[in-house]
Amino acid sequence: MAVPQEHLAAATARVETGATGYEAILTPEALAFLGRLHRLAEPRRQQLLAARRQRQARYDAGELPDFRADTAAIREGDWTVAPIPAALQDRRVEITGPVERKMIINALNSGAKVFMADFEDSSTPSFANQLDGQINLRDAVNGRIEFTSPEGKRYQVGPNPAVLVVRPRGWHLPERHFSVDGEPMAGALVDFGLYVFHNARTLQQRDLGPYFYLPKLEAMEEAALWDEVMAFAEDELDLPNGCMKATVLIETLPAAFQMHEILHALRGRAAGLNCGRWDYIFSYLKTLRGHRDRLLPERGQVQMTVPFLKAYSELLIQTCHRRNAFAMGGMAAQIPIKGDQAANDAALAKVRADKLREVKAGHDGTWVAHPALVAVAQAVFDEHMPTPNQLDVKREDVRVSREQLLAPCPGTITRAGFDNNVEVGLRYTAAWLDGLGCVPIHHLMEDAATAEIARSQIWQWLHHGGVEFPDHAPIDFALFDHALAAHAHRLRDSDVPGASRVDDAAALLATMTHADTLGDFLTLPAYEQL
Ligand SMILES: CC(=O)SCCNC(=O)CCNC(=O)[C@H](O)C(C)(C)COP(=O)(O)OP(=O)(O)OC[C@H]1O[C@@H](n2cnc3c(N)ncnc32)[C@H](O)[C@@H]1OP(=O)(O)O
Ligand SMILES: O=CC(=O)O
Ligand SMILES: [Mg+2]
Repeated sequence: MAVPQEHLAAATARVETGATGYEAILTPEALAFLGRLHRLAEPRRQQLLAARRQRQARYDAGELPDFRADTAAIREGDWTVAPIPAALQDRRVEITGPVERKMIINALNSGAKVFMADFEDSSTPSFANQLDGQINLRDAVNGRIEFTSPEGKRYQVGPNPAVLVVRPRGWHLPERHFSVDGEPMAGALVDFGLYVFHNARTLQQRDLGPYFYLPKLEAMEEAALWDEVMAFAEDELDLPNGCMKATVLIETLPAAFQMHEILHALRGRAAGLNCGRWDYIFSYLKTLRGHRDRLLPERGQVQMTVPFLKAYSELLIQTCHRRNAFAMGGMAAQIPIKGDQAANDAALAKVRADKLREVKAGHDGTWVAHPALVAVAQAVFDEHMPTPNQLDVKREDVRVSREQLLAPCPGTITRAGFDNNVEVGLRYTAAWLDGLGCVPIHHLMEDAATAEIARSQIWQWLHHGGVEFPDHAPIDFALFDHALAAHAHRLRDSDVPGASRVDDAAALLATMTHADTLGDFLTLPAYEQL
């Protein structure tokens, strides 16, 4: 390990809250473990975040992302990832959802092969959400999770539950309730550390394992830090080396140029890559925020079939299969629509079409947002992928260039598209501030990644100047201010989730939209207001 054991042994995380009831999770031993993780990883994490800022400054100055010259040998070399455990061989349908107690039980019972329990895009990282989530996962791992709703409906896990995979927060988010040496911890390490400390050994004994999805990575060095953290945790918890498995979301534009490198950094534990399409679109917007020639049209037009997204998903499949890792698809935003059969059929048809595209392209599995979509996705994968995965589909035909990954996306910005971005940005932020990290808005799933697209697009259209609707009417700040005020007025006394935080959300959105620079993450300033 990079840091000597005796140095690490002194570190203990302090919990900066008077909350009680979490003693079983926040034990002195668990906090000491978090302290050691922090000292191991924090200096490097800060360097990596600084490297992100430096890269972005170059992109703002006109440079475009590219494949790295210094890692060509990794891309060209013949190597594969370590064998992937039996529990993760068939991942044809993975359900995702926040770490809320009832939803965990529903997800485990959904019939999906895998359940990704999410401390990230679909979760507001309040202290209660994160700690309750840890209790819920501990109870799930130990086979004792149960829940009774206020109406008296009882929930418990049935036979053949989905395999649990946990997504901790990304490297950028602080966790202000935990500090070591007077510094706030990384949210990523708190989520990861508490989960493995309390569950890794039990999972290992059950022939499962501590399995993870790793979000928002931007470079192979960030993957290498995760590898170091996991190796350290395996040593500390007396677990076999490599038993912690990681599937990395390729959901930033810079990471798309380093897919081989990211798998290589984690090659002893990589289980695959995933097309995190929503954050990827957000990252395209953010990385290229200084490039007037690469403005995106309204988000409804940025489908997976547009050239830059098609190129990225095919490169991901080819990369994974060359390295014997799984190439996971992503999330269609449609969810079931109650009380309107025709609209529901149309939504399900869109999900079906999305999954058909994925399985035919060579993906080994996909994500769904809702239990009612498991059977829809499963039917498509069962029909077109009779084997547990399709690692043998190598996609050697795929040739993806730098230009294709960066290709501008033609389309339009309609008044409805503009207004929808304002409404979604506002409603989602309000719900998030109120503790709900995933909400349905106009029958679509909206989470942190989709909301980031909404607010970044507004910023981009306003700040580049000269952007117009199809009828040549200008898109300007007065229009934005008016739309925001109108939605805030309508929503503040409504019954939508987060109505009580609408004014806070509107103020935050106004500040971020008027700021000269597109902010890195909506959730960073929003976290200050939790
Ligand atoms: C960009 C990305 O990162 S994608 C990954 C992150 N996003 C997600 O994980 C999406 C998770 N999905 C959700 O949170 C929800 O499905 C929403 C918010 C989109 C819709 O929620 P709702 O409108 O409340 O759904 P609905 O009322 O139809 O729910 C019906 C039942 O399904 C359950 N349910 C809905 N979604 C899920 C889920 N993802 N996991 C488990 N159970 C679920 C509900 O708890 C409810 O259970 P009940 O009948 O026992 O009370
Ligand atoms: O995390 C998934 C995404 O699409 O973003
Ligand atoms: Mg994401």
